[in-house]
Amino acid sequence: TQSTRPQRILDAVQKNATRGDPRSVVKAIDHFCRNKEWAMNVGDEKGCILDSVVSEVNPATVLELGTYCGYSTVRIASLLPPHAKLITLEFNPDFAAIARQVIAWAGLEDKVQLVEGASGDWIPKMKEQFGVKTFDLVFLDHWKNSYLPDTKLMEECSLLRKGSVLLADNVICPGAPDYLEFVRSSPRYKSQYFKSHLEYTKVEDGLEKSVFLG
Ligand SMILES: O=C(NC/C=C/[C@H]1O[C@@H](n2cnc(C(F)(F)F)c2)[C@H](O)[C@@H]1O)c1cc([N+](=O)[O-])cc(O)c1O
Ligand SMILES: [Mg+2]
Repeated sequence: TQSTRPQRILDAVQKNATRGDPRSVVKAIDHFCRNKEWAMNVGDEKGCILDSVVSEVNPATVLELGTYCGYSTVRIASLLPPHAKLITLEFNPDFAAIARQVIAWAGLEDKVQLVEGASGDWIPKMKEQFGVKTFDLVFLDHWKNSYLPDTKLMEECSLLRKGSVLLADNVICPGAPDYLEFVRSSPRYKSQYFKSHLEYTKVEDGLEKSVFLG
């Protein structure tokens, strides 16, 4: 039977990475996507920017929108302090099944809660279901036209507090123009663009870091 790209990414991890070693999992996926098959992971160049923002924020609670194969989930979770929690939302059950195995291979199951479903359903339930008060950091890397509505929904559900950091992938390529316009023009956000390149290519892309001002 024909395998899927996420399945081939998991195979590359299980063949080339060391169990319990998150950095080797990240390295194995980057090597596969640079040399065998491109895939929409945040990648190593933007991943370093992601790492620096995570380290700076040192979050106790993180929400990731868009798990895919778990590449950025592993990057983020490997940098969290001992009792910190990362909730990652994934809509596609096949991607979720692969991501669970990638996260397990990295030995990060205890830090990560992978939730399957739609953001519109789950964001309003975060407090009651997971005992989350607010998120210190949100990484947006799901459908680009969902970035803005989901940000507004997180505000409405009081999931953001003064100082919460939103970090959005792909604000140039494929682009999230309505989101970018919103966070850059709203008086309730302080936004900053980190110029980089689309994963594994020379095409321009970047991350937008936006601090919620309350
Ligand atoms: O389309 C891109 N990403 C879309 C990513 C989408 C991923 O987010 C999940 N999701 C959907 N809703 C939720 C939630 F959370 F709401 F439940 C989670 C989808 O099932 C998918 O796994 C993309 C495309 C390119 N590219 O170069 O084309 C490069 C990139 O870095 C990209 O991220
Ligand atoms: Mg992306």
